Amino acid sequence: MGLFDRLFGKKKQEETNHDVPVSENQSSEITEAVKNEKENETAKRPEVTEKPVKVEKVTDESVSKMIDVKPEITDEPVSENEPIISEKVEVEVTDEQIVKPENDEKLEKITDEKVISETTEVTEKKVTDEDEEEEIIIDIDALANIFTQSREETEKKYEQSLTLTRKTFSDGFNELFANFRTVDEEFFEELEETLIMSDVGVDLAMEVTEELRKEAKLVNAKSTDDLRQLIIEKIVDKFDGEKLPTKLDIQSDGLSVFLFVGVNGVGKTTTIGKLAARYKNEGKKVLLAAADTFRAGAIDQLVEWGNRSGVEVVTKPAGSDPAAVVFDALAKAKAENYDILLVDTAGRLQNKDNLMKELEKIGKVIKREIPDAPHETILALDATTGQNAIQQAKEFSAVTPITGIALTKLDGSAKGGIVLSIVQSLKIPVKLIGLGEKLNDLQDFDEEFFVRGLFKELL
Ligand SMILES: Nc1nc2c(ncn2[C@@H]2O[C@H](COP(=O)(O)OP(=O)(O)OP(=O)(O)O)[C@@H](O)[C@H]2O)c(=O)[nH]1
Repeated sequence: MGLFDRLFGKKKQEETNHDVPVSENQSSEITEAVKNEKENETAKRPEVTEKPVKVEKVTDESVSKMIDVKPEITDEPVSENEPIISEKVEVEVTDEQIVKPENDEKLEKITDEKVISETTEVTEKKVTDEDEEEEIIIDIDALANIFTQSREETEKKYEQSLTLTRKTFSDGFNELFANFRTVDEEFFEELEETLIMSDVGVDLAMEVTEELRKEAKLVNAKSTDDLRQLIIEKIVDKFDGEKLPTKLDIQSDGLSVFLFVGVNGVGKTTTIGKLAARYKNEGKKVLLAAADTFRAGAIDQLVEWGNRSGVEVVTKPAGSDPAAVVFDALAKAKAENYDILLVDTAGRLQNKDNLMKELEKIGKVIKREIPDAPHETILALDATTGQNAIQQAKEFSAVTPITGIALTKLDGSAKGGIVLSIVQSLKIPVKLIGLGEKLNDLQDFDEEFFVRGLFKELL
């Protein structure tokens, strides 16, 4: 059973007589006729032709622009609203390079032996006695409570966060159906436009419209209402049809290394911080690597997240070689049997070549230590930027293979339709979504919750 039927199949029948002015008979006639047509005339099956897509030419200049998408991001660490851990948390980031959450039974006590070796420079930096005196108290119970969430609560969160995107779809479709009653070419042109405006992507919009054109002819559909359900059904089933893996590739045995890439301000560091807290709460030993050495503020911000989540962060001063930070982090992770290493990288190098070189170097360092790592290369994208995010995904995919997307700020976006576009046209799975700034607002991507949250008002 397809995703659409699983989610809306029953509802489709129940509501036919109420909300949806679609004739049940006509609707099933359409489906039946299409089925027959497909069975009987496979050879003549309407082919979905590849349409030329308007893709902007990508130049180094455009990468630089991309890289500067949000230069206004400040060095401010994290929102004050963050209700994280507890008031007992006392944090001071010193010049020393490792931040050690201490005095919680479940956390590791830091000793002088726990040192990060400088790779090439070989200047060992020890945690001083002074550091050991600093009290960083993580309220593990509070952390656990934050992550205890039922499926109903999660679905509600999706629903709330998709309010603006849902409105984009509802407004667009309602206007379309109000303006067009008969199925003619003008309706299809407008439908394509509506889908594009809903950020589902040009490819998907064209495919859906083209298929509907053929099917409408086939069943001799007269009223646009006859096609209403079919449109959503097509979008959902195409999305579902990709069958991309949405779960993060955590190794059952040994260290899992996740590399995070993305332009500044999209929510990379926040995503890493939230994920670290989640894994920590699951009892995993988590290490962060601040390989975004481009800006001191970025390092501090990751350190701050490390404090909040009670996990250690490997850093070097701003301007250091990011690959050296990764090397240190890997050495530490292996020597001390960590389960998860999350690596923050910079996405704002001057041009694509530099970005590629840096990521290549980091990749080499990782592979030398763990040949099958990184197990994930996650691209963080800001959902509020709509098609710009798609462009960024194309750019980064050209630089390094992306295994998953972390789509942030979906809660404040009216352009959540880009999830469909990312999956359908880029064939990259969305694995994480950000539904707010709080620690537990990072969710694994659940396509059922997402699709229901998007279309429930339209069916
Ligand atoms: N509403 C909302 N805000 C978010 C979400 N994720 C991140 N943010 C906010 O987005 C802002 C930027 O996030 P960062 O994590 O600093 O972004 P970054 O990509 O690491 O940026 P640099 O450190 O400059 O590279 C912060 O104010 C976050 O609180 C989300 O899912 N929803």
